[in-house]
Amino acid sequence: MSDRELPGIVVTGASGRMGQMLARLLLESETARLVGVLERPGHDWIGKDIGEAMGGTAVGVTVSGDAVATIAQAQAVIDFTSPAASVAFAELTAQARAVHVIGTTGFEDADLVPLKAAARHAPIIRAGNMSLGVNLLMGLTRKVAAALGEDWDIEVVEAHHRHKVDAPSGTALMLGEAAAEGRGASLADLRTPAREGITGPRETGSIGFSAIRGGNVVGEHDVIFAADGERIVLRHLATDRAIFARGAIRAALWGQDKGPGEYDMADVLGLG
Ligand SMILES: NC(=O)c1ccc[n+]([C@@H]2O[C@H](COP(=O)([O-])OP(=O)(O)OC[C@H]3O[C@@H](n4cnc5c(N)ncnc54)[C@H](O)[C@@H]3O)[C@@H](O)[C@H]2O)c1
Ligand SMILES: O=C(O)C1=N[C@H](C(=O)O)CCC1
Repeated sequence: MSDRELPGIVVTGASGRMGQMLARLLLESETARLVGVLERPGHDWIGKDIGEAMGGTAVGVTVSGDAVATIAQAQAVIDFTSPAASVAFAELTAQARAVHVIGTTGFEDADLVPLKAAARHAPIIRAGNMSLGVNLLMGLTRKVAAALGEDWDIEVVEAHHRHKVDAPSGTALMLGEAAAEGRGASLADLRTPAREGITGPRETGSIGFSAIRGGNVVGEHDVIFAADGERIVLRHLATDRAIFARGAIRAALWGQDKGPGEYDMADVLGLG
């Protein structure tokens, strides 16, 4: 396949931690090509070559603030930005009939309505964690939760870098949802609100969350099953953001022959 025939990918949030990782991997990729990079209007990278903006040599792809024109060239958009930006990109990506891979976390329920509407026109693949390890851990969490009774308390503990703006993390919520499914319920019914002050004793059968923020931690998640006298801890440690970026690129390629609809990484990885 010549370079011109490889699926063309647009990366949003080009100057961000994930945006830069994605741009670097796509510039080296033999299965996809970087055709555009977006930043928010007014950002000082706009108009610069992405290679030079990242501190290297020019690569011939200019950072743009024009989402409509840039997304029009894409077969897929990989998007790790903010909930508001991802909702706006979903509409534009659907208009271009391109695959939208959304790694952004922190969505409110109301944000999911326009995403569902966009997915009627083109595929949207969304996951709070695009790594193989976490998506496998979800299956394990579901199984362990199903095997243990309510006398085993479930807590999800996560740690991330000091810049992260949402809590609990998207991954923690995915793992909590998997645990709830194992118990034949939905997380909305079992989730304990953040604890502070005189909380009273733990409610039987509930699922709790704790978030640590500090330093440059890439992402750590423990699912703790605690009973009287024993504890099981399922743990995932991310030490390199490339695991998320590789998962997102894999999703963008997987989505090329898929019809409109909402998908997740379990679909991409065949874990469903
Ligand atoms: N699903 C996963 O596997 C996974 C992995 C890592 C991070 N994340 C999530 O991805 C998101 C981004 O994380 P990050 O660490 O890269 O954050 P970051 O703050 O480093 O980067 C976000 C970038 O998006 C840009 N942006 C914001 N609005 C924009 C707009 N309208 N148009 C274009 N660009 C815009 C910002 O300027 C910034 O450069 C977060 O929600 C995070 O939780 C998900
Ligand atoms: O760095 C982040 O932000 C991460 N966000 C995702 C989450 O919220 O779970 C995935 C891990 C890294």
